[in-house]
Amino acid sequence: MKTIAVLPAGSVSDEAVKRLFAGEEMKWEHHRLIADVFMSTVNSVSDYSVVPIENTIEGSVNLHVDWLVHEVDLPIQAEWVYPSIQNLIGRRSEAASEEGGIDFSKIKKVMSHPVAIAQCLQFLRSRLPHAEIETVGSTSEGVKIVKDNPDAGWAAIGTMTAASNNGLDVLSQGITDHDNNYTRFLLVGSEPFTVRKSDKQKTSILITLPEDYPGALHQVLAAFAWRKINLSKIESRPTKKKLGNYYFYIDIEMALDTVLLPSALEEIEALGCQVRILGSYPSFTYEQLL
Ligand SMILES: O=C(O)C(=O)Cc1ccccc1
Repeated sequence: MKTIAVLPAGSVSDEAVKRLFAGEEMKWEHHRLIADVFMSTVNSVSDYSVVPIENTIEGSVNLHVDWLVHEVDLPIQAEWVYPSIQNLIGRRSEAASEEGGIDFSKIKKVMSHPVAIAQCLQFLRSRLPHAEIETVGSTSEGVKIVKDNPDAGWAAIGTMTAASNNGLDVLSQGITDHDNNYTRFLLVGSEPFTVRKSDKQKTSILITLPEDYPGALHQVLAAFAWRKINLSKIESRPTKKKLGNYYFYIDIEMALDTVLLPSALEEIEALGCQVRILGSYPSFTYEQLL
């Protein structure tokens, strides 16, 4: 049986991976921080790590991209999309207004994962401008802290699952600033993912351009363009070695063994670029997993 390292029970990641492996017997290993999730797979304690990598509202989760790129060498084996529905969770008894609704002014502090906070900024600004905001390792950790601190006037942003796991109330439901809030997750580890098949395959690569080569990025893009290879993402991130030095993270809508892709990568290497392959893997929409 495979072991999967993931953020704590009731986190968005935990809900999301249970959807990917629905119907399968798996061993779950929960960790407080994404760093511990990754290290468990690096140390072969688990077979796969679950990594929330990009969100409709927040864009790339840079901390997680950086772990994937700089700290570990774990190939991507699958990606899938899962909705992040966030809720304000606490105790109704602590935040009740005289009319029986919620008196948000009674909530002194709100805790959550930084990505969840970023997804709900307008809600926080309009309803809870007075509240202290505290970031924690996951949405479910915030909910657990609220549970462990009755009468503190604290609330957390998290999933309905975390609210019911901890016997807390949903004070406000669906509080993200935009609807259609989805998160893209990666499954990383050394073994291929074989549980489901998808007709959509992707390949993720990192490209570092040679220095002092004007137009190098244009040449890289041309190598894909004339072969009609579709890219679904290109993002620059600092190499962390020198200010102003970047690598490009590129998602390609094609499996690595598709005829045209190896020759495009050879052409790019011939330009003097460094190419690192992060993985070639099946991609699942949310609808495919229902
Ligand atoms: O903290 C969680 O629940 C996570 O799984 C990380 C996260 C937070 C917000 C949106 C998607 C994933």
